[in-house]
Amino acid sequence: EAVVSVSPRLANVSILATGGTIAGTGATSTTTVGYTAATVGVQNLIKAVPELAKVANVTGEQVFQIASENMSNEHWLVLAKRVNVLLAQANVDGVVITHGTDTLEETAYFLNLVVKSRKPVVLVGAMRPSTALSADGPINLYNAVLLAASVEAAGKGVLVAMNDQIQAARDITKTNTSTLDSFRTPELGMLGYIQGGKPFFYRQSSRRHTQDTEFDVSALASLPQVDIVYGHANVGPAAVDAFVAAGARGIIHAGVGNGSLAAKVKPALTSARQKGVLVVRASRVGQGIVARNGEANDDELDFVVADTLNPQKARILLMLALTKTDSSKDIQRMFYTY
Ligand SMILES: NC(=O)CC[C@H](N)C(=O)O
Repeated sequence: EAVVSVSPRLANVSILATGGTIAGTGATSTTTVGYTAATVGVQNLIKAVPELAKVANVTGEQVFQIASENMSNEHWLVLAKRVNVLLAQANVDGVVITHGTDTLEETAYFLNLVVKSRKPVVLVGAMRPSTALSADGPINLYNAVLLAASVEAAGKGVLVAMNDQIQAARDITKTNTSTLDSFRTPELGMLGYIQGGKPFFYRQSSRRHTQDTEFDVSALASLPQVDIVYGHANVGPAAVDAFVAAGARGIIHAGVGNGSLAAKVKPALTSARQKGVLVVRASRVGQGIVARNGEANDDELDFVVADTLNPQKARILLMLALTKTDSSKDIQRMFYTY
């Protein structure tokens, strides 16, 4: 009979696999573009890193097997509910989620708002497929597991472990289509490093997260429709009008500069708001606060500003906000809280 030896000193970490390049395979070892994402199963991801057994007792679960450009609100609800169930168990100390990098920051921020636990939740991906020379998936997975197994990571909100760095779900963004250092927090700074098998933290977000939010997805089967309108020279009202006609309950305006509204777009957004659609002014710039009553009179228009959230994260907060309230005042409070 096989004797399974499990060290009692090691933390129990559940790895939830969702696909992405970390589970991708290419035709040759030099294939770093044009590979197929989401082909390797979670047990093989774990087998590829035997060193995991030294830092945690890991178990794997294949939740989805998708490229993350196909991540949907429904996937998020399934994932969040599973994470909450696992973290409520006394025999689970932390969760690692393997994920495609394209929308990793969005899933991370969604979970940051709806996971009800202080236990570590760490998202991880890879920029190179598992078959590539110097694939980054194995070391990233190792770092993510040791981070999720650490006491230091508890209570810090949902974290991302990529490229030997620890970053916060709210503030991290993918900044490069293909390089290994793509994940960055340019304006507010990363939280720390993982080195020599240990996490080193230097800062943390002051914004509320996880068990300290007012959001609860346990009874939700869907989320309100919120769409993003992109700002640019020569922009017209067609996108705003189309989203309103398609039933949007909220629109994120990814405006130029400090969230500026083009003269041709402003009437469309004003009329959307009059029809009850929540309008949030964000910026396509990627860094900085969108000033309330700056480039537009938000008080008069009854608009909300996104603070420093990028448009794709503003969409997530607005969807969750709309599950609680229709009040623009209350929603503005949430944008300054989370
Ligand atoms: N590096 C990646 O993970 C990108 C692969 C794929 N587009 C995804 O996001 O899942």
